[in-house]
Amino acid sequence: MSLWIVNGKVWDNETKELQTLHIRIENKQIAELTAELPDTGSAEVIDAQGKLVSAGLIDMHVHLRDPGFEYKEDIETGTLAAAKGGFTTIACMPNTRPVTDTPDTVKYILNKAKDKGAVKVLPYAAITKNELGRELTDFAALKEAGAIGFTDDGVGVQNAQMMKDAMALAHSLGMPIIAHCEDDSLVVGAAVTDGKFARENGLKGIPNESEAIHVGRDVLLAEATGVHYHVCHVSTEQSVRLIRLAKQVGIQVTAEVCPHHLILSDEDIPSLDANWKMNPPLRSPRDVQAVIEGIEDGTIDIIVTDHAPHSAEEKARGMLLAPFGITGFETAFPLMYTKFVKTGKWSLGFLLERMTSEPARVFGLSSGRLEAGAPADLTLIDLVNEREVDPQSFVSKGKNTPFGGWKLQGWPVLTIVDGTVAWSE
Ligand SMILES: NC(=O)N[C@@H](CC(=O)O)C(=O)O
Ligand SMILES: [Zn+2]
Repeated sequence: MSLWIVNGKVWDNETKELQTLHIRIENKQIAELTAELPDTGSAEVIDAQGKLVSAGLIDMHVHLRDPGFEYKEDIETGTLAAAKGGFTTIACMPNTRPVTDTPDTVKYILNKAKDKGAVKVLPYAAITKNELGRELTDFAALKEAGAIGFTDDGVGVQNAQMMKDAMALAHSLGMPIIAHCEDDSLVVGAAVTDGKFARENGLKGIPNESEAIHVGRDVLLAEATGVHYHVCHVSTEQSVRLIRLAKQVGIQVTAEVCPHHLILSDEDIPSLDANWKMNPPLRSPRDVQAVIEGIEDGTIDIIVTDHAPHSAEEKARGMLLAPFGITGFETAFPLMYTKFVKTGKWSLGFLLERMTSEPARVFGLSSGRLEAGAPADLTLIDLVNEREVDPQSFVSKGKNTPFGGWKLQGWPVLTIVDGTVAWSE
């Protein structure tokens, strides 16, 4: 059974323009891209009507909350929200309950994603048992079960020797270490960054060094062990500086940044509303500028959402008591498109690369490219119509976003995974 997507606009990296192309999908793969309007015969046809057709978006940092916190999100709702946001592949974090630290839990996620998931799910496994930082998990068995990398995301690995041992072991298995960088001794009970908002509200702040000190430690450990070391949700100027330096001397480090850290600073926080609380926190305008420069010069490789759904009841506990995290799937592309492409700062191609081919390169995935032979994972995006963000209309169980009411362009309207429609308006 073949499927044609006709009249789509595809970004052409040679001419740096959109070009009308017709795409044939066969056996879950992209079979052909052609500028000539084809004779589609008996094939199924989707008319893109001039919408952007991109390789499916890839999100390498998400929380699906399944198993254990299904009241926040589950694999079914989370993957559908991802599909609605234009994502076709997502990598989920192991801070579940139980923590994803055994082959059984990895297999549970893979099986449920296969049965009920709208998009491709790649599970990470924990570095340490229960993410407690005391004892390494069984990396070889977790890899065998299907884990794609190791991380204690949600918390930093506090002990340097533990991290070094983890890196050496991961390296021996050809696996990456993905690090949530946070030194607990420098944080102690703060909810927002150490800056203007904290001062004005008499709050304790999370200092930039609590993140950067782990980045600095870990690039040295990565150099010593040779592992592929990936830094999660970079938020500070100091981290960008350290990653830039590490790349300059040839250390195998990659990094990610979230839309909220590229768009919002602590000075934008309107009140003690916990929809503005996430970890790492919104930093100063100077840090925002530094992470933008970091992605522009290649220091930071990819954009991820850090989709972190929580219940309304949990977020209603207020800035100090609510859990950290905001939802990301259903706003990420429109936010990035409106703020960076519509304003002329970036080309559309630059943004698409950071959400498709670059994550594929960093993590060795076969998707992320619109070319014959690639998996038929595609996203159709309406670049014209403006819409307002309405959290209550999210497919995700998590409505916790600071972007409610924002008027944005660049809305995904149809998502295809392995040649099958995973989401359509
Ligand atoms: N980012 C967050 O604010 N929260 C994440 C944990 C994490 O990604 O560190 C969560 O699991 O809720
Ligand atoms: Zn994290």
